[in-house]
Amino acid sequence: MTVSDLPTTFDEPVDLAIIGGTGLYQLDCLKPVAILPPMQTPWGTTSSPITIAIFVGQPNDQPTHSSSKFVVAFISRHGINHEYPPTHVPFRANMAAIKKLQCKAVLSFSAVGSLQEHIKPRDFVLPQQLIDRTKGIRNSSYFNEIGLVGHVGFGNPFSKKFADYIYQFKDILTNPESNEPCLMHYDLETTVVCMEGPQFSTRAESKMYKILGGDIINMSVIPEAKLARECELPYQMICMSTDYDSWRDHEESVTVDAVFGHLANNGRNANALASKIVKEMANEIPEFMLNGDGLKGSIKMSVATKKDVMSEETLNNVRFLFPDYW
Ligand SMILES: CSC[C@H]1O[C@H](OP(=O)(O)O)[C@H](O)[C@@H]1O
Ligand SMILES: Nc1ncnc2[nH]cnc12
Repeated sequence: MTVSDLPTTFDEPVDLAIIGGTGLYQLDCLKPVAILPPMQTPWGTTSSPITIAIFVGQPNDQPTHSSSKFVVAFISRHGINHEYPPTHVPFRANMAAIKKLQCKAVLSFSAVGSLQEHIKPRDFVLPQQLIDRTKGIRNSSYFNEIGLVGHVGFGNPFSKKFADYIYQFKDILTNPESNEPCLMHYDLETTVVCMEGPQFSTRAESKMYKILGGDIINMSVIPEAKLARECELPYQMICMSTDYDSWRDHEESVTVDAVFGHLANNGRNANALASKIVKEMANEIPEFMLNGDGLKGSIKMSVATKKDVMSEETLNNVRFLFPDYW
């Protein structure tokens, strides 16, 4: 069966959503069972078709009986041909589609620049904090309009339980072309800066982000992390370092060539890591996915607007995300 022969609908709940970023447009450990056309949502259409897949593993993996039931949805953040620049990614549509498919968590991949010497290109990072340096021109909320007001907690923007889960597989990363091992960096202070782009930072900005406490920088964690929180979904980004941004005075500042130079190795490691994660989840769904990581019910409490004054359209929109709350 070719990909084009696959069904275009899928009616069962999905377990995990994976968002692929720059250089990561598919995962080899997953066998597609359906390709949903770009999904229309009240917030526009998703950036890519959604591949519904089951775990098949990599050549050395032993399939387990239960693995066949673990279902993953894969979305390509910038589109399958990288059409959407960071500012124009339909982030709200992407996350709404993930919610509609009843995913229990979101695993997101991103290519990032490093703001710290010890985070080398090809290292992976699990940030736990972020600094928003986007310009307020992205739609970053489902609950920010006249007639629908909500304020969600965002003090801890990532899922620590999810990061702990991923970190157990840190030794899977390899760097065959070099003697330098690829490391996975993770602690509670590790901070990603999100800039607007599409141009990279100036040297002065890059140095400022270091002073502010940034460890890595990208253009996509905002509003993705905010929207996952508004959908009550545990969210963790796996950041894959590609360059030293522009703060090293005696080095060339970041260029897209530098970024692309490391994408192949990062893509291989992303595949190996995702394969481990999905295989382990398929054997036993982790507790944070079953219990919602403390987020269940948070949105009902966070929306201040009374149901009686919500318009029909607003009610339809919020019910797209939360059919049971209003
Ligand atoms: C091509 S380098 C800049 C680009 O790479 C990252 O994309 P993603 O997060 O989707 O992997 C970064 O956020 C920028 O959008
Ligand atoms: N230096 C950088 N700045 C912003 N986004 C990036 N993605 C990869 N490298 C980056």
